[in-house]
Amino acid sequence: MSLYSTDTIFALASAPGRGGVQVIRLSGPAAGTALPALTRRPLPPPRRATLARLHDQAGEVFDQALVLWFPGPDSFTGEDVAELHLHGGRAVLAAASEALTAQGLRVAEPGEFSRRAFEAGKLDLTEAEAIADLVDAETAAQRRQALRQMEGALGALYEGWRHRLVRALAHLEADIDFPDEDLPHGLAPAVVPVLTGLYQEIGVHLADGHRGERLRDGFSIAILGAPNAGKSSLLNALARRDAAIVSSTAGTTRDVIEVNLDLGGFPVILADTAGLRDAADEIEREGIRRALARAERADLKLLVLDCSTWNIGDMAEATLALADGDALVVLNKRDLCTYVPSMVAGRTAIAVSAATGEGLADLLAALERIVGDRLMPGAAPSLTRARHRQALEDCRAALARALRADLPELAAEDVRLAARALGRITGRVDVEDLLDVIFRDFCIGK
Ligand SMILES: Nc1nc2c(ncn2[C@@H]2O[C@H](COP(=O)(O)OP(=O)(O)OP(=O)(O)O)[C@@H](O)[C@H]2O)c(=O)[nH]1
Ligand SMILES: [K+]
Ligand SMILES: [Mg+2]
Repeated sequence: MSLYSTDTIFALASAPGRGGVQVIRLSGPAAGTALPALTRRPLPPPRRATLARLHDQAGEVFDQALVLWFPGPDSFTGEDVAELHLHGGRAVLAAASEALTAQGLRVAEPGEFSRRAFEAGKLDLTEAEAIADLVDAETAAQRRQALRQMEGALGALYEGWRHRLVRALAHLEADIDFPDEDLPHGLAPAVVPVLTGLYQEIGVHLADGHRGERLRDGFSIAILGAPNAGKSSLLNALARRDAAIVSSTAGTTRDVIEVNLDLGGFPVILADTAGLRDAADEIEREGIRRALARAERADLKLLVLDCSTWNIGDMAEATLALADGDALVVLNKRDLCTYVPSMVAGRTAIAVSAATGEGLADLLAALERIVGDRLMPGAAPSLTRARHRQALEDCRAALARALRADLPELAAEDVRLAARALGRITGRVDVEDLLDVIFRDFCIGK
């Protein structure tokens, strides 16, 4: 049972502020009386936009609006739902809100509409999470991933796996109840390939380089290098705005400065950091500590060298010491150098000038290629949250235990745990404790 099922809730479904049209959504048993009370007319035909004058408690008309009526269970929440498409001004919204409150409706909690939809079985949890992701999507690739998940691709994958486990469990239980004395102890032969197959499939799904999670959260790139290499200048040039202070004083940047970029539809968080050197100043040393910490957790390091000093040992040393598989060398200040090498420390170097813009298109193209390779969704839907990853790891651990078990009773218990771990992702089993956490991150009106 829903905690709220007797309440009728309402909320602004559109963004707050002034606008041409604002939508207020109502859901719950009183929606079907609240709407006629506002319009002073019978309910309109279901799912048909109808123009109506809206009245407050005192009978004063406060707006002329489009109203829609979605009787349950064929509505978003499964309950009776109504929508008011109002003129989007503060006074109109305030009047509507007062009129609804006066009728005993209450303002919805964040995510409460989606939670009701989940509790009515209209959505599984992955679909509900995808609604939040779709609303938050800032790039095309994020939007596509969210839509695919919202349409049920991810939930269907996990439910398919869970059904296979439930069937295997039925086999195991039949064996326990009606043992075949001729068979050796251990798992029924029909069950082993199902468990090993799933163990492997889930392993492949998990080893996706965190594609879906990165696509959702943004791919993180850290700009690193010696003081005055032009890191902040490069950040500003790539972001096309003055996000970071640039000056000829070495040690200008201390805090990590982030900008969001859309690289070919993929979301990137680009971070400028303090120049790396043996600093005497305490604040600068803290800045360098933060730079190195950011380097550690970045998905890609952009190692920026000044093209006139790239081969002077201690200028480049600290920077190149950070080079690993995930690093790209950039030689900046191309405009000041007559010669720029194409390789540095065995890596291809991209020559740019943050000042003139030369080479930035090449750098952006290289970044787009790297980010695209790392985030491009595969044929199967990607898992998008640490929550999914944890449950899949639990499932896999339980499968491994089941395969090692030497009594069918023990194997059955682990298969049951494995199926339950999958069920937690879609919300098919005991998830009450999870719901608050998941729906809390939604905004009001969803
Ligand atoms: N000619 C030329 N000057 C540049 C270029 N990029 C940066 N500069 C100059 O180099 C100096 C240092 O630039 P910043 O962007 O502050 O360098 P930084 O690496 O962020 O320096 P710190 O924050 O101190 O570590 C400034 O005077 C910039 O104007 C470039 O491509 N060409
Ligand atoms: K500087
Ligand atoms: Mg700087």
